[in-house]
Amino acid sequence: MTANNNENTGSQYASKKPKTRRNVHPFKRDVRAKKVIRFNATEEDDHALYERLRTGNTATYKSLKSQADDLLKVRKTLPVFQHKREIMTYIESNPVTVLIGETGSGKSTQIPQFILEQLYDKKKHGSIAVTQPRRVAAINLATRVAQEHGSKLGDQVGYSVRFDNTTTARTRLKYLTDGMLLRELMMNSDLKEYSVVIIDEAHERTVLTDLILGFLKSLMQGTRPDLRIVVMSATLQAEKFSEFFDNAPILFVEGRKFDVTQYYLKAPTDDIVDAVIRCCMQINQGEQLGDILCFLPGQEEIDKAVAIMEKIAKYVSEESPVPLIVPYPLYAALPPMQQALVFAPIKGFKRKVVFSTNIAETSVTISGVKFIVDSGLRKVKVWRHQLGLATLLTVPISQASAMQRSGRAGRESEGKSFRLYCESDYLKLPKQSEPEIARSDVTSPVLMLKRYGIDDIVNWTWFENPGKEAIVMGLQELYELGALDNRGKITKRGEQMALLPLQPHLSSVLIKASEVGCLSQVIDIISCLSVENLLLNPSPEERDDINERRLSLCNAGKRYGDLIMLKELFDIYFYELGKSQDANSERNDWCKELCISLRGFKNVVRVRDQLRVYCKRLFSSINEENEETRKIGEDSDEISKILKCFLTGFIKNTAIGMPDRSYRTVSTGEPISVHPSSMLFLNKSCPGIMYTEYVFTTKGYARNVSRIELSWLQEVVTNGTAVAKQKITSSK
Ligand SMILES: Nc1ncnc2c1ncn2[C@@H]1O[C@H](COP(=O)(O)OP(=O)(O)OP(=O)(O)O)[C@@H](O)[C@H]1O
Repeated sequence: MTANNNENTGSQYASKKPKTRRNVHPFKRDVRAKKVIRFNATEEDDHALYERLRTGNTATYKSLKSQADDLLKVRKTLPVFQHKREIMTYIESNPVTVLIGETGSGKSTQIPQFILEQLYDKKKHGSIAVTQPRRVAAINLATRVAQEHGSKLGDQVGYSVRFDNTTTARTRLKYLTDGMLLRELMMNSDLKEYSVVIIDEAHERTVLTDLILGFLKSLMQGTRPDLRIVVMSATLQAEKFSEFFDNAPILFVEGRKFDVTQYYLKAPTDDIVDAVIRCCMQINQGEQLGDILCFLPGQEEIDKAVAIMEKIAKYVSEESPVPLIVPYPLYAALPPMQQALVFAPIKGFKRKVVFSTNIAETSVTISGVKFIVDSGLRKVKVWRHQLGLATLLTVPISQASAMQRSGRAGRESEGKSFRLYCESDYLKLPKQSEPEIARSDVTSPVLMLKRYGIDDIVNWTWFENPGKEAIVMGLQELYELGALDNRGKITKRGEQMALLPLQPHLSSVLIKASEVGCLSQVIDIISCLSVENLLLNPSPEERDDINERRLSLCNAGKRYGDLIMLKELFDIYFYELGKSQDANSERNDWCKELCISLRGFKNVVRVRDQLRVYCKRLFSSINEENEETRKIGEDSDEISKILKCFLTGFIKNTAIGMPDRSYRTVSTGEPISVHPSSMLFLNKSCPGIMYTEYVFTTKGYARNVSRIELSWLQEVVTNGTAVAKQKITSSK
């Protein structure tokens, strides 16, 4: 790249200009009963929405309306808007419609509004659910659509994601994660509230999206033949969706507003963080003002890139007259407030650089982004059925993902996308990512199906059957957790587990805690576990000091490990520091000293509040003990009781101490090491350990580790006890 403002002529990248847009798309009409409709004629604008906005919310009518009026001008230019009437005719006259649109054509923001408008016009009851695979997208879309609609977020338009719900009784258009829709299905099996369900980004093929498709099909064949369904996808492989829904018509909306020019590396790179940073610096020096969105595989690479960028950005802008780079991280584990920062516009002679995982890949518009830097990599969790373990791997993305990533630029003006791989490698990528269900643990989906009353799981209307082996492993796991009885019927415990917003293992821990009387303490620990990166990684220079400080505060944690340490830290944060007049600044200083995320702890408190509400609803009582009894002390009986609750959910995640002080897992006898981030890393005297997470890098590591006594393994009452007993005896 050169310092030339708009043209990229440097030697490192090969440019690939988009071809002139064609009106006829190579998508072929299928002669078997399916209809493929291509749109290319522009239609007159429809003023119905405009009229309705005039009679809408009057509280802050003026400002909301004038903003909506301005946005209406933008909306009218979107390809989807121009074909509104035809699209609506299809949606109205077919139970299921499959709609494909290029990224940025306006699917996610416009189609739901068209349907809403029609519900109002025809005075129909019911609401619209729009599912998203990711919470960031649900929040981003609902916020934007509320503005376009001219209403406050939570009025007619709102969102519902885990632990955060802005919808009210007035909400008619609800953006929600697919997990939340499944939860609603569990509570109200007919989805009575909705007259239309839109499955957005169906091509992502997450386990939950696939499950929803199966549920919707069985609902339509059963109690809800009136339900209208729209399946929206950004890729051309819509045949499968159409076939699944009895050859539903496929609509194809052609075009997007702005072009994105692709650039490829001429030779591959092996240090991806370094390559991303270099590319950003070159954009900063050679391109017009505009923000950059970089895709990196995971949090580790993102934190590293942000740290490097923070160090060099100031220095570079002092040296030469280029915009000051302001780096932001974006990944799922960040607290929502920090994620929201990414979407706020930046003022002055500055360039925002967002380093993101694939959570910003679909349905998300970050206003101001003109440049994409794509590492071509993503992290995936691969479930190993035989071992019952998940491994996190870094793998190349698919062509569809690369297109989605590029599509994040060119949403408000023309954009450029820098792919940090060669074009020849791009051509070798798979067209689509494999469906997640093919490599996932299906324990949670199987529990949902059982809760829904499905007996024959193997032959259910799966959109993609995960295979008999995976299903049997899921059933076995649920039996061991006590969620199913020996005839495969869901138990009362299983019913409760399905209603809690947690993985089955953690749900079973919570239920056990409610039975033995330590629910408050266990809720606090689970809330800490539900927030990723609560304890930040100190820099190598600070590591020893910080570990020393943490250890000095957590007497019980020192002996019993990370779960108990989390509770001790929570008690200090919540009870002790919360009392002072100046609680906020005290908490802030305390978190800094211990390298703990203050935002993370705020999030823990929110999750805890929600979990307490769920628990109050599910278990007739949650002990309203006084504060002192909710705090954890050093009473070993109390601590054992808490850890045994965790053992009911994680009996498979246990390992036994060997004479040479190594550990071998109870389930397979494989060696496993305590992760260096654990309180028990240096403690070599545990008879056994339990861990809530397994990671495999150069070898297998246990994270969130607790000390256990071997006798506990035999004590813990689940259907899996026999298995555990046998293994312990044989390994002794
Ligand atoms: N939060 C936002 N801020 C600014 N503009 C936005 C925002 N959300 C949407 N837009 C505008 O609306 C356009 C259409 O967005 P929409 O999400 O509906 O597209 P889409 O067809 O669903 O694409 P994709 O599947 O790639 O997200 C964007 O290209 C952008 O111009």
